[in-house]
Amino acid sequence: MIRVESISFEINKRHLLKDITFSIRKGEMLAILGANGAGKSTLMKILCREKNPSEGRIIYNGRDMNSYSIKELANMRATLYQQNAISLAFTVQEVVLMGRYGKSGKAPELSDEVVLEETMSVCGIAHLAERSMLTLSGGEQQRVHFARVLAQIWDCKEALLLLDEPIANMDMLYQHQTLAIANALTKKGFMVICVLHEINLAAQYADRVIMLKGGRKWWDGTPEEVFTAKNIFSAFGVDAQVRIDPQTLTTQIAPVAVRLEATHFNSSMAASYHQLSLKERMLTYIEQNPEKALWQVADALGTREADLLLIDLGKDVFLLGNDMEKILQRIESLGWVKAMTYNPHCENQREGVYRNFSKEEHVTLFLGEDIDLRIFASRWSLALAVCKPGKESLQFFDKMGKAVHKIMLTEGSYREAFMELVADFKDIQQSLPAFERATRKGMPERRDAEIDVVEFRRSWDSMQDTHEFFGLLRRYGMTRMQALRLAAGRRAVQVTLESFRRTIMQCSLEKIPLMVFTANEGCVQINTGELKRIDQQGKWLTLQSNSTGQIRLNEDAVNSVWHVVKPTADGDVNSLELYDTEGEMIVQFFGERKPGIAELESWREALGHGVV
Ligand SMILES: Nc1ncnc2c1ncn2[C@@H]1O[C@H](COP(=O)(O)OP(=O)(O)OP(=O)(O)O)[C@@H](O)[C@H]1O
Repeated sequence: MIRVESISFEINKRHLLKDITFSIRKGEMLAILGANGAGKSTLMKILCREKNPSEGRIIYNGRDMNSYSIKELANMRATLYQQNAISLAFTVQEVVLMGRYGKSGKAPELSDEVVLEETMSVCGIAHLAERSMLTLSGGEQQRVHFARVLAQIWDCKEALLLLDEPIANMDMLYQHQTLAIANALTKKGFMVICVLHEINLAAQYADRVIMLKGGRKWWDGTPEEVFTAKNIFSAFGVDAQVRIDPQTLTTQIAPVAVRLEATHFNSSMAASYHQLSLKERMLTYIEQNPEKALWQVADALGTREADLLLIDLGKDVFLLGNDMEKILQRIESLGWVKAMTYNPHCENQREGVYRNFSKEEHVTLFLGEDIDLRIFASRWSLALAVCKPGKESLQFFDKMGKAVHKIMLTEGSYREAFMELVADFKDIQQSLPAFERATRKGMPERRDAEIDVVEFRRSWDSMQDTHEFFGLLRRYGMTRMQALRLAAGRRAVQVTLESFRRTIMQCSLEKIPLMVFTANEGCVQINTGELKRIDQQGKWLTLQSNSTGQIRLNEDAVNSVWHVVKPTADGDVNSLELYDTEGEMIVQFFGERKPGIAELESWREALGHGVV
C-alpha cells in the first residue's frame, strides 16, 4: 500500500502541488487526470523520488519511501516517464533488456530472456526486436519503453507501476492494450498509478480517479463519481455529456465540440466578408429551422445573438447610447409591451406596462403587476433598437454580447414614443461594438473544507430577508450549489424532477398563485400568477401564467431540483429551484408573497410538509 500524506511542492514561492493526500491499495489502478499544468507530472516525479516534496511524505508498504535504497526500489517499482528520448542506435531488445540491468547488474540470464520474450510479445513489439530505436515511429518507441518498464518488475508479485502518459502517441489498439496490461497486472497484486489525458479510457480501465486542478486534489473517487459534466467543465473548461453505458456500466463522456468563429480571433478576416457570410448563413438556417429563436440560431451558428442583429446595423438596427438608466426610465412611455428575460435553459415573458421604476444601490426595479423586474444595469453594456416594421424592439446585451433583456412592441404599444426614444438615444457613431471574449460566469468552487460550515449555517438561520442570500454566498465565498449542498438537509433538500412536476401540477389544479423567477447575469424577471396551463413539447415545458405570461423551460437541462427554505421576518419562505449541470440556476419558484405577509400555506402544502 502507498500512502501519500499532505504532499506539497513549491518552486520560487509558487505551489505546484498543495496538500495532496491519498492512498492506493494492492490491486488498484488509479488514474490521475487534470488539465495541462495541473501538476500531474510533478506528482509523478515525487512518487518516483525524482523530486523531493517541500512538505509531506510518502509511505510505501509501511516505510517512508525515502528509506528505501535505489536497488530495493528498482525491484519493486518501475516508472515510465513522459519523455524517453533515446538517441543512440540501440536495438529494441537491448532497450527492453535495460529494464533488467537493475535486477542482476550482469549479462542477461535465462530468466531475463523469458521476461524479454514475454514483455515484447504482450506489447506487440516482438517483430521489431532487431530494429534500431532510431528507426521506430513515436508510438512504436513508446511501446518499447513500456515493455522495458514491465521487464523491470515482471517477476515481482506486488510491484508499483508509475506511468506518466503511457499511451501518448499510441494508436487506438495499443492505447487499449497498454491499459489492459496495466489493469490485468493489478488483478494479480500490482498497484498502478497512471497519468492520463484520455478521459474515456480512464473511465474504462481505472478503478479510481483523482482529478487535480491548480496543484490541488479536487476529486477522488470512482470514474462515475468523478466524471460528472460539472467536474469535467470545472477541470477542463469543456462541456460534455456524460452517460453510463447500460451494457458495460462504464461512464462514457462525449465532449461537446467547441465552436469558434474565425473572425472573432483572426482580425485579418475582413469584417465585411464576415457580415455577408454570417447573414447568408443566418438566413439559410432560419429558413431550415423557422421555429428557432434568434439566440438558438446564434448558438447553432457559433456566434452571438448581438452579432446577428448587428448585421443590419445602420439599416433598421441602431445602437443607443449606453446610459441604461435613462433609457429604462423612458420605457413606461411605450405603453403595453412584451418583456422577455432568459438564460440558456429558461425563457420568461410577459406583456404589460413598465410601471413603478425605482432605483436602489445596485439594482433598478420595475415593480408593476405584470412587469416585475430586478435589473443590474451595470452589467448592461449594449442597447440596440430594432426598427423593423412590426418587429420593433429594444434589446439589451452584456459586455460579451449575451442578451440580458428584451422589450418588444405589441399592438398596444405607442410606436411614436418608441421612435422618439430611438431618436433621442441613438448613438451618433453607428459603429460595430467590440465584445469581450465569453468567459464562464461564476467562480470555481472552494473546497468544502475551507468553509466554516457551522458559522455558515448559523448565518443562514438568521436571515431576515430572502435577498440576503446572495450576500451570504459572497461572504462565505461559495457557489449557490455548494451552499445548498452544505446546508445538507436542514434548509435545502434535493428532490426529484418528478416531484417538481407534481408540485407545479398541484399548484395549477388548486390555483395556487406562484412567482416564477428567471435570471441571467443582468436581469431577473418575475412572472406572478396561477399556472393556467402546463404543456410539454419534447424537452420544453411551457407554463402559462396568464394570457401573455409564459415560462418555457428545458427539462433536459435540469440536473438537480432543490427545495430551499430561507427564514425571513415574515416566517420561512420556501422555494423550488432548478439547476443545470454546471450548477447555474435555471428557474426558481415561490408561492406568491408580499413583504410583511407570511407565505401561502397552500404553497407549503403543495411542496409537501415531509420534505424539510
Ligand atoms: N521547474 C519548474 N519551474 C517552474 N514551474 C514549473 C516547473 N516545473 C513545472 N512547472 C509548472 O508547474 C505546473 C505543473 O506542471 P506539471 O508538468 O506537473 O503539469 P501536468 O499536469 O503534468 O501538465 P501536462 O498535462 O501539460 O503534462 C505547470 O504550470 C508548470 O509550468
